[in-house]
Amino acid sequence: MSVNGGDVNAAVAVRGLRKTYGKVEAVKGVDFEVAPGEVFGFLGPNGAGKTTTISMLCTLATPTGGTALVAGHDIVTERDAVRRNIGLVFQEPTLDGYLTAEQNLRFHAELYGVPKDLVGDRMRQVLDMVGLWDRRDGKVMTFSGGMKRRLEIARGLLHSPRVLFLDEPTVGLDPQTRSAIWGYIGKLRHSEDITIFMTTHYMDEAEYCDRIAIIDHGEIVVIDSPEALKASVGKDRVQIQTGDDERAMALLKENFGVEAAVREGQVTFAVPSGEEFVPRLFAGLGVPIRSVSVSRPSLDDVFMSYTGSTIRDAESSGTGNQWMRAMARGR
Ligand SMILES: Nc1ncnc2c1ncn2[C@@H]1O[C@H](COP(=O)(O)OP(=O)(O)OP(=O)(O)O)[C@@H](O)[C@H]1O
Repeated sequence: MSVNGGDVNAAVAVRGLRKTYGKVEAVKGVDFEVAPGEVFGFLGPNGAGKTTTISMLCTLATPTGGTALVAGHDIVTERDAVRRNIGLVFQEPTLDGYLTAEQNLRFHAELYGVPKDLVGDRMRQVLDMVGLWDRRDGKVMTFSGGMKRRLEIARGLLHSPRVLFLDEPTVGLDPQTRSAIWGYIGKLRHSEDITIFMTTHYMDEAEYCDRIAIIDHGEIVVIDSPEALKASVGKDRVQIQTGDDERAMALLKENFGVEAAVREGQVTFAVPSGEEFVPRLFAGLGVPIRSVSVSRPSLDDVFMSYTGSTIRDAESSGTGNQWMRAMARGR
């Protein structure tokens, strides 16, 4: 069934969604659908339009154009229904530091009209899930950044939303806490009947998603599963250490027609089949090679391949290097 061009059975259905701030086109008309139960990620550099999109879907920002249904409800004409059906965890913490973890959750339960006789059990369930049941009487101001984020996730789940929106759920956290948060999200998908929509600019985290949309400059560049995206790059990354990098790069171009660049202190390039290329390389480069490594495409390579720059470069300068652009052209 279709309403306003969106599938009401989808957890999230978006058509031509746009948002401009003055002259800035933050989101330039995006289309996508998220199936019930899916973990769907928006992957893109800072400023790509991720927060703007998620804000519109959560009814916190009004679209300039297009439509979207969340849990079957229109984000503009049925805002209250959308809000009742979603949980939010945003980058900026919105917990009350003077209240305990439990008080924060009780306040939220009241706001969302969770029946009083259900609150206790549900609270235990969500606090257990994020490992904070024992700390429920602690004031939130005494919690670490990671504990606060975990509590925010518990709060986002308290009213049993159909869709949980997480905007950069692990930003600013140490690697151990980041991996713990992903552990909780992993548990969630098994224990709750829920769809998860999240944004991230961490490649490794995007791997946890069933599907990801790569977003750059307000546009979706590609949507697929991490595996399919990596397979679509079709090129392996080869890194070599040589006695003369400049000469090696010149000879790679001259002898093999391969564009290379120095990355992480090594001459780096992409070829369709690394294992087959390496013996030819040793035989024909003409510069001593001290070490060589071949790796399958990562999501980093996927991002580069579709946008022409690494996420990190996109965040700092907005332009990619020669090798990255060559990879993009090769598509
Ligand atoms: N309230 C606003 N007023 C003006 N411009 C805005 C506003 N919010 C976002 N923008 C602009 O819209 C573009 C997209 O920003 P957005 O925050 O959606 O990106 P993002 O991908 O979420 O990045 P980040 O991870 O840094 O939040 C940026 O150019 C940003 O400067």
